[in-house]
Amino acid sequence: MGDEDWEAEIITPHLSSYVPVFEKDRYSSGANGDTFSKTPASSSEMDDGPSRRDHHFMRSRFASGRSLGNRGFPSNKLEDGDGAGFWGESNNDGEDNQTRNRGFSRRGGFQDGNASEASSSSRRGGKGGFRGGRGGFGLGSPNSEYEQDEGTQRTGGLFGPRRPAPSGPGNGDVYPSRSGSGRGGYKGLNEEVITGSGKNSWKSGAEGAESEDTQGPKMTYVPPAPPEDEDSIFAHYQTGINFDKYDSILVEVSGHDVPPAVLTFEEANLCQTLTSNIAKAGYTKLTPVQKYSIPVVLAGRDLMACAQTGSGKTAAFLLPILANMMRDGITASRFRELQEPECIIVAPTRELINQIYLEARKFSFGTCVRAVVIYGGTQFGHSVRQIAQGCNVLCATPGRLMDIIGKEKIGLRQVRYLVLDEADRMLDMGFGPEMKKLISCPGMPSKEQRQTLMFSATFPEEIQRLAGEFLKPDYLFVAVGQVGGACTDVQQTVLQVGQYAKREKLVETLRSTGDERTMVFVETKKKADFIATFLCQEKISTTSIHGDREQREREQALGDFRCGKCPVLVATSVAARGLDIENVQHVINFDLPSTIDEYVHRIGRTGRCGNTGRAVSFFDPESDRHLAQPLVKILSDAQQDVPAWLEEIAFSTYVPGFSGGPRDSVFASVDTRKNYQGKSTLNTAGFSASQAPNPADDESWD
Ligand SMILES: Nc1ncnc2c1ncn2[C@@H]1O[C@H](COP(=O)(O)OP(=O)(O)OP(=O)(O)O)[C@@H](O)[C@H]1O
Repeated sequence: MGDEDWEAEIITPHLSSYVPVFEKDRYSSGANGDTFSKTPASSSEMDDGPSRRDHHFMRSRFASGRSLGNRGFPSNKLEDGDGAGFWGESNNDGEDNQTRNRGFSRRGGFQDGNASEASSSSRRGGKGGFRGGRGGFGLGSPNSEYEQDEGTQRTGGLFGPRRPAPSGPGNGDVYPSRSGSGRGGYKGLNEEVITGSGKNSWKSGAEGAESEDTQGPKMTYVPPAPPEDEDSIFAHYQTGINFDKYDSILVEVSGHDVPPAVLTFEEANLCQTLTSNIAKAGYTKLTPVQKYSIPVVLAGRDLMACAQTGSGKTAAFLLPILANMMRDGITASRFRELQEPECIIVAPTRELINQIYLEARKFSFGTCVRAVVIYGGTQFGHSVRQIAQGCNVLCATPGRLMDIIGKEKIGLRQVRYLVLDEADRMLDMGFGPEMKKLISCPGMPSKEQRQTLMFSATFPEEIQRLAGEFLKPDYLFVAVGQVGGACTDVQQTVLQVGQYAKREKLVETLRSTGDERTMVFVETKKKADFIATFLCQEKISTTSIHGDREQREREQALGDFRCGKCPVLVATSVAARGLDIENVQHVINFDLPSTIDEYVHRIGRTGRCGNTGRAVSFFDPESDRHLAQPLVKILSDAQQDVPAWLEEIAFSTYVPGFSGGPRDSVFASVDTRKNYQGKSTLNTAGFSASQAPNPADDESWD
């Protein structure tokens, strides 16, 4: 199908599950809402209430927030004023600048308009011969997908001005967002009507505090409360056939006075309620990162931990923190306007922090510890009310956290634990400044007086160095397997597919996988909309998640994907990290990410907790050459087939010493304090340190 055919295609949409439920009700004649009985209404119908809002959503699917009548589906690129061609992939969309740190010359190899199908010749990866350059890991290239997530990113100071949040999924330049007016008039699902000036009684009016409450669109979305029944709280999925293989993964713990690992939950000696909750959650055996991290946290040490995706890092910090809190006789916090949490957990995306909160709620069930979650895109007053009811563990995205601190709804004096999940992301240029502000906020205990814990599957050396500012000098570094390595339970395939052949290949791939739950990653928010629409037109039930969708839509999309209603989720990098969704069997990188670390996180949405999964990546030689070396390395290390053509590209773009360093420049494979003279133990779970290879020898990690 040529691009010029798109316009005709969308006039008779088959938007099945891609359209929010309430919208389908409005437009569908069929009982299941799958069949549209009329074409989208004219813009005049969109002036008020849900229709305006919903059509804005609809329109943005097709015309990026501009008039459908005038633009519809442009032939070759979106004319949305930002100059970003769509299929042309100019990539200079300022709203979605997942900047590609190329730094490599582009040399040939691109077969315009034709799929240069994967060469069938491939070899089994062994020890990869390449020492690839890091494809640019984020320093200097903040991913605005996250930035969009929270209004404060890289804008002003703690109390500085904030960029208004986008008004809707499109560019929002035609229909001002309802929420921006503060006038209300429409009560949507889970939303509250805003009245008057939008000044609410909870507002502290803290001087200089400018947040989404005072600047830019007002967020009115109140997320539905999660189910309270025990079955829902402890719902979990099964560990996979490879769960026991975790035991053979090499673990390195470096630093002084390393506490011995615990091999069982009993040995960890967590309190009784916690132990009972662990059992109800279906955990019978510790994963390696848990075996080594739990005693470190219980011993009061700071920690930087790196373990492969889906291997249980969340419980590795939650369980010992909760155990410590119980041990220290924490008292239930009562209703108060100013709460003083003992623990703050931050994560880069709303969906991830919500997931962490649900885990915290699960493990603290039946205790006096109260966990609360707050995140952007939701009504600020709702966050305030949640906190006021009592808050021991505060789970927050950075923007909302800084807002709530600015409004003096939480005090930091009691903070004993600060957790940065996806820590490399939290410390890079996108969130690093916010995190620095957080630790220098009035009242925040110094690093000597709090425990700081950092977790991720990837930890570039540069970020490790930055992390030093947050951690006590004697922090411990736990590395499970290869730092930055891909999960070995994911079968990885890389196909050479030119830009213009990707859609066809995508449909072919999805048709061959049937109803398998699949995440499709694309590079830009607009493209996520286009691809989701395209797949719906191909009658593949699809939804999408990205930073330009309203929070309600994001949560609905995730819900539809989780429950299987939409087995395909098209996502930008906003969904790359941390999300733990049952039964995701398949990840497709329609576009490869700009960095190899991002690739590792994306494919880690499958193959979790010992389950197996598959990842297929479309490699476009025109735009992805910079990833050839690190990809070869990642594939080799995970004992995956390495296509011969990819090796050739990697050879042709090989830059000795790229990214600086005689050794592997793809991975920050060790604790950067390698010049450290103290003890270091390398262990496999269940074996003594003396049986393990020499930890100082980086080559032993290959
Ligand atoms: N010891 C255990 N036994 C059984 N299941 C576990 C155990 N530890 C964790 N899990 C489950 O494994 C899944 C993955 O855990 P989690 O989300 O913490 O992984 P992660 O290492 O943080 O991944 P990512 O790097 O993608 O953020 C979750 O569903 C979690 O409940």
